[in-house]
Amino acid sequence: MTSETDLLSADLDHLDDEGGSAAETGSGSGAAVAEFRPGNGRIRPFDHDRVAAAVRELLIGIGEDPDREGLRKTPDRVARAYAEAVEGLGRDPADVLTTVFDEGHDEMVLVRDIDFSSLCEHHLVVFSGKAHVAYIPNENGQITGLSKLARLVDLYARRPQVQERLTSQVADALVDVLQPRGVMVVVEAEHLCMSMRGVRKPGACTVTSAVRGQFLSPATRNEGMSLILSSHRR
Ligand SMILES: Nc1nc2c(ncn2[C@@H]2O[C@H](COP(=O)(O)OP(=O)(O)OP(=O)(O)O)[C@@H](O)[C@H]2O)c(=O)[nH]1
Ligand SMILES: [Zn+2]
Repeated sequence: MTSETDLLSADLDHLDDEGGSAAETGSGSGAAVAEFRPGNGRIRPFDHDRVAAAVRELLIGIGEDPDREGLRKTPDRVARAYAEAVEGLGRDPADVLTTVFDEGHDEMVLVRDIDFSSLCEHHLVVFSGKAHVAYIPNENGQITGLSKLARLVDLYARRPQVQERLTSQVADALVDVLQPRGVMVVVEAEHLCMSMRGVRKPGACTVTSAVRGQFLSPATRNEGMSLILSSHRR
């Protein structure tokens, strides 16, 4: 019997035969784009036509008529929506954490309540909420632009994800790129796969955290956590 894994690898081989190599447009438009390099979660370029074809197939599968007026443009729309939802795939965190200021600052920096939405990799529906990102600058007191922390959250949110991995990827990228003395990331989110279907528990909030370096010390961790929680008391 052919296993699911065999089928998947046959499919990937087939893709390679089709030319899943450099410089695919991924949009079917034929426009010139930068050379595609796999990495950071992306193993091939986004293929708009393939996603649209799959959505058309999905519509047929659920018993709809993909050619009726209201649905005619849906495969294209959904493909564009997915392109946006996974635009963090393949991006390098070092390209986001670009701005570094030599400020000589050696205390905690926290950006809390960073809105994000991501795609649950089990059901491909949205999970969304807020991320809180704190770090203690490196020995040189270097700080980064505040917006870069929010950009980093988006980079890892915009792909098929699980919340735990999103949380630790943000923390580890900060460690790798900025070499701070400590990092703490807390993510709170509602998963649509738990509210609109399945167990149907709207409002259930999942909280995950990742701590690195000096935040492993209970006192520093508590200080970070109380600064994050203070936003809920306003
Ligand atoms: N740990 C973790 N689990 C998640 C996340 N997003 C979704 N899940 C869970 O992934 C699990 C998938 O479980 P399965 O039993 O394979 O799928 P299912 O039959 O659709 O499960 P139900 O959601 O319980 O109906 C579910 O329990 C989801 O709640 C996440 O970010 N982290
Ligand atoms: Zn899910």
